[in-house]
Amino acid sequence: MKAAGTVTPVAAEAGAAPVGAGTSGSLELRHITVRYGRGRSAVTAVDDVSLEVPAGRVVGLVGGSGSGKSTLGRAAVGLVPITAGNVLVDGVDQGRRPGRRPVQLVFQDPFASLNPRLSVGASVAEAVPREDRARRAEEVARYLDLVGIDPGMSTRLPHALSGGQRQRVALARALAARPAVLVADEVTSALDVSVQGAVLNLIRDLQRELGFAMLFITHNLAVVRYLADRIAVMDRGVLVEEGPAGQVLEDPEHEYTRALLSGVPRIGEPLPESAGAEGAKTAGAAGAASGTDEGTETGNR
Ligand SMILES: Nc1ncnc2c1ncn2[C@@H]1O[C@H](COP(=O)(O)OP(=O)(O)OP(=O)(O)O)[C@@H](O)[C@H]1O
Repeated sequence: MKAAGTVTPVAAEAGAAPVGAGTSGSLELRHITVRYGRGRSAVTAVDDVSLEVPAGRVVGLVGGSGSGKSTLGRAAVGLVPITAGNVLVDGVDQGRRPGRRPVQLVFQDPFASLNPRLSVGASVAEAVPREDRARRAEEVARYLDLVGIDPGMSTRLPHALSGGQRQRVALARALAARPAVLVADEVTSALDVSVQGAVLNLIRDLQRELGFAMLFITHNLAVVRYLADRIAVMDRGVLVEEGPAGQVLEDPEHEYTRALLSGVPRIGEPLPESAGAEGAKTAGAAGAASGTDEGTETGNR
């Protein structure tokens, strides 16, 4: 049995290229604006946001519901057209049109990342870069193993897995593409509280082991406290604050950040559900999950 969140040192296996080799990169979002719709019904979801995720670092992106976090993440990945601004990966401009980028997104709902008709193994295999296709089966097994899924489960369809297992497979698929940067959008929100901590631990351990840069989107401040080196705060499409995690959490500059942290809603404006007590619960779950046996959830160890 393997402890939850333990990263198998597959990189050290004889003859195998290190998993994640060449995956560390930086993401720079420059003056990004994203508008949905046209004319009077147009919504400016992201308004002139500049944000950097340095190589090997985790930036937590927080903010209330509708503040534009997901839109910014999707813009980074190339899933929504950018109205203005530039996305740079390792200094290379990715252009404004949607399309494939060296940035992978893991969604809140793992079903959104996985084709329901494709087996787990086929889903991961699809993401393996062309140059590694000859060793595809081996790559699939390595990445599944890395996220704590028995490669023997690779013939199963997503619906035959638990929510936590599906999210692990979605993560394996994202990592198998060897992205320079990973964007994780509310990856634990759809999971049962009992497995949220284990998945967070896994993500944290993988990030430390493989060193990829990550934009971690969440409305849960306790989660960013646990994972992020830096924290960026969005309110109504605008980036209101960005800085080292400790500083933003302990000594926030912006009134909105202070409101998020205190859990006190501003007049006429609801706060994200988990800024207060629920956030602390999740942090507890994350902490409690370290080193615990996750065999029941993964069903394979
Ligand atoms: N496809 C879309 N078409 C039109 N408007 C959209 C679309 N997606 C998002 N929006 C709007 O853009 C704004 C930002 O939404 P977005 O989902 O990016 O925020 P969020 O901070 O991720 O919110 P949540 O935490 O609730 O997911 C909201 O006003 C939302 O209604």
